Amino acid sequence: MSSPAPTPMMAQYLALKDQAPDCLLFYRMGDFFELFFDDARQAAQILDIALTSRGEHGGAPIPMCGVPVHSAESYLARLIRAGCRVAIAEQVESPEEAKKRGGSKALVARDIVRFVTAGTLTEEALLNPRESNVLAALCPLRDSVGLASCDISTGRMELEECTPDRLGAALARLGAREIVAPDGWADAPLDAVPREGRTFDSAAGEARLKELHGVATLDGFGMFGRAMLAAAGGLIAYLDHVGRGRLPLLLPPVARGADAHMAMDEATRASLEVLVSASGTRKGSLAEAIDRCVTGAGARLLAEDLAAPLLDLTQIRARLETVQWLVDDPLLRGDLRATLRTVPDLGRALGRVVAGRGSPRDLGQLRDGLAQARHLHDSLSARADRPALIAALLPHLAGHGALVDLYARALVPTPPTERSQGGFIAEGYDAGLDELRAAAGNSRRAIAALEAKYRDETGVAALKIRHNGVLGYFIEVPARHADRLMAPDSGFTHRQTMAGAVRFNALALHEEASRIAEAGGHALAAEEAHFEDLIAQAIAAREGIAATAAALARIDVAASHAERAGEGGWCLPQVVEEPVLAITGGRHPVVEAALAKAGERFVANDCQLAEADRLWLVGGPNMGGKSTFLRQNALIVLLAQAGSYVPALDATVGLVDRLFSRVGASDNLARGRSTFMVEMVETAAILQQAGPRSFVILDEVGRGTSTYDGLALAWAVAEAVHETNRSRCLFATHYHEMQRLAETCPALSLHHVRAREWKGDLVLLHEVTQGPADKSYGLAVARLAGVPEPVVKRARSVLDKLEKGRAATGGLAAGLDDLPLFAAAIEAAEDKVDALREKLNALDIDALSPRAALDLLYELKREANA
Ligand SMILES: Nc1ncnc2c1ncn2[C@@H]1O[C@H](COP(=O)(O)OP(=O)(O)OP(=O)(O)O)[C@@H](O)[C@H]1O
Repeated sequence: MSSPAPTPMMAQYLALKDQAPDCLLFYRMGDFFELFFDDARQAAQILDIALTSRGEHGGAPIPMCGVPVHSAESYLARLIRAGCRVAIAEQVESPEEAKKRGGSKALVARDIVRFVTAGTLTEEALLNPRESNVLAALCPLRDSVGLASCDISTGRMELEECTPDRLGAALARLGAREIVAPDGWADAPLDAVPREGRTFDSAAGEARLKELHGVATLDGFGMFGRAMLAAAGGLIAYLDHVGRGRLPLLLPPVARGADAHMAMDEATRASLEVLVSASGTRKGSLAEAIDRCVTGAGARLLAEDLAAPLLDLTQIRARLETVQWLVDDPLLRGDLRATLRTVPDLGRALGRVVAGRGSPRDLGQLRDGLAQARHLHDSLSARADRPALIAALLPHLAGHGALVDLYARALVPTPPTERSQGGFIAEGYDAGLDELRAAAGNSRRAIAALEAKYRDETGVAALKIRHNGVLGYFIEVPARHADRLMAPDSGFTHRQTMAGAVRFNALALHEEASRIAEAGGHALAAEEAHFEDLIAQAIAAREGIAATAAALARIDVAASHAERAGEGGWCLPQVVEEPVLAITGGRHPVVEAALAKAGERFVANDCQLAEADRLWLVGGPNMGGKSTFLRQNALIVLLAQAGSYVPALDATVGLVDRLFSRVGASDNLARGRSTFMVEMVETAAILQQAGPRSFVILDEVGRGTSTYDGLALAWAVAEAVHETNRSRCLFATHYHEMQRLAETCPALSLHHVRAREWKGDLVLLHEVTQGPADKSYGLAVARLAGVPEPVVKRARSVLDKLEKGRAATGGLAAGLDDLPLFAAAIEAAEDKVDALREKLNALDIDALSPRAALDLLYELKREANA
């Protein structure tokens, strides 16, 4: 039996759904967005709302759920957070228009007006004010990958290019909410949204960028390679698609050079908990521990700075000089912060305006933000001692005088979010509008006068003139007085009888009411026209406004660093070219804050690395503070190069080009690799990429496998970092045996975190000192952790036996006495390979008999194994 054809509405729904197969379709029906079929099931579950049904399709009830239009944003936010994409299908004509077009039964036309995806949000309610919202497009081209990224809530756009092995690090830096990539690209990130390959076209990308910014060449913005432009093409095409042809705010693209910033891969960021902590949230992260910004834009810029510390000494010093200026002048800092606190989020207001979702309130925010920027400009210009960075920002803080004046004249002090009711254009801005409002006002007064007149005429003191949405203005009297007005010659016409009251109309009232309605309609239209004009002015000034927003954010970040430095007694780091790291009294900002909450004191520690002593092997008991020490030094480097004061008494930081942080056997089950595999993959990356200007922290690498394998690997890795990579390195290890490396590696020295056993209890001093660790205190830590006493005792007797055995055999590292040095061993292996290669090259294969060839193979194999 064939199932009945779908109803016209279902047919329309299914046609729309076809255009958005990977989205939940929000189908507008009156005051609701309805979802059907699987969309309904999924949304009902995520939103925890009732799943009902409506009609039938293919013989089965159609599952349905709905959300009210007026509160749709909060539902959208939850769906987006749950990883969904949403298509919004609106009614694109009124029911009256539909009737006119197709008769009384005609279906209202609907169309998808927008796609809402994680990377393309502009709504205030859907965005976190302190976090950027990045969309990235990737495009592989020959041996590289083009990367275009933007935050459409503020318009920032960047293009870069990297080798495929650096893509992970670049994406980790960007922290994109959504990634698009050409379909069919085998190496695309797993969570990338596939898009048609032809949209990633470099010529089209270049043409779109030129057209968007009205330029004949992009050279003025920077140098962009083909891969970058192809990615830009894909990005813009995607934005076209989600906005259904209406592009959001896109500022001129900035080219990001591959070497402009300190390189940090994903594992390093995760292990240092730069923007998010191990719990997956901002809580407990470095960003949270240092962020004292008073604006959302400042907090976003601070996060960007931490994600991409600088490599350029001049730029770093310029940032630090500004922070120092504000540290030294707490009064000025207080004033600046007080002003900044009142500045609305200019960038995001602009983003909404350009995306076509601006409200009168957004225009009010632009007005207030730009006016406050001007105010800051004036107070900062008065300071002769201002640092170069502030001087460079000054011009961006002023220069919107005409726009601010215009908005100040045009808008009421607190414009509403909703524009359909009007009331946002100020009095005195448009004489015509004022007249319309006056006319409506006169008529309202006339109606009030009519009320008194009708009371007199009828003698009904309880007579009232009222208004509602259905009847408009009407006269109402209590039912017992209605007869007087019902009389045919009374001049009143009956409109409605209620329980206890009767409603009437009268000619004079009708005339005044019409005047009000007419004047109101014209006034609304006039306000709407002004709104469009005011929006156009903002769009025309978008680049300047965005530059002002960026300048305000930069000042907020500098003031935040100064504030944080003041709170914690932090110091101004000296950043230098030489590969050194000299920290006195260094602390870990997050651990210190956590200890302070518990009323405990953090023990500050020094670190002195230089060319001749560049690798510190740090031993000592578990829980002794090794990881904390390693990380605090990495964080100090990161903070210094991001332009912040650092938690130390004194710090000299030699520029670090790449920062690596690895923790042995950290779990990464989400990626489906065993912990040890992860440890080795990450270690391999360090050995391949770290150089003499890099800083590496290795925390118990090798502990994820058996003791012998682990020791052997840790040993070889430490040697390689010392000999080949020659990076500055802190290496925490449990293996006592590794202390012997100090005999053969001249730039390696031994250190340990101190501990004492006192009356059988372990006292951790958290103090890093020179020299080898004396013992491991593993059992004492176990007791500290609450392992039952009998188990600890038993472990003690096992340990005694093991240690006796070790003394007899020479221990784990017995047999390492004649181990050749790392470099010598590598050389010997290479010599052998070279000799074999020479022999093979010299061969004339055609001249060999099969028998001679076989003999030769045996001989080569023997040599290779020798
Ligand atoms: N410098 C310090 N001052 C005070 N307390 C500290 C210090 N360093 C670490 N701690 C405390 O000791 C705890 C353990 O530190 P950490 O994880 O760095 O030790 P660890 O030696 O790396 O231990 P394991 O070898 O077990 O990984 C921290 O959570 C912190 O509470």
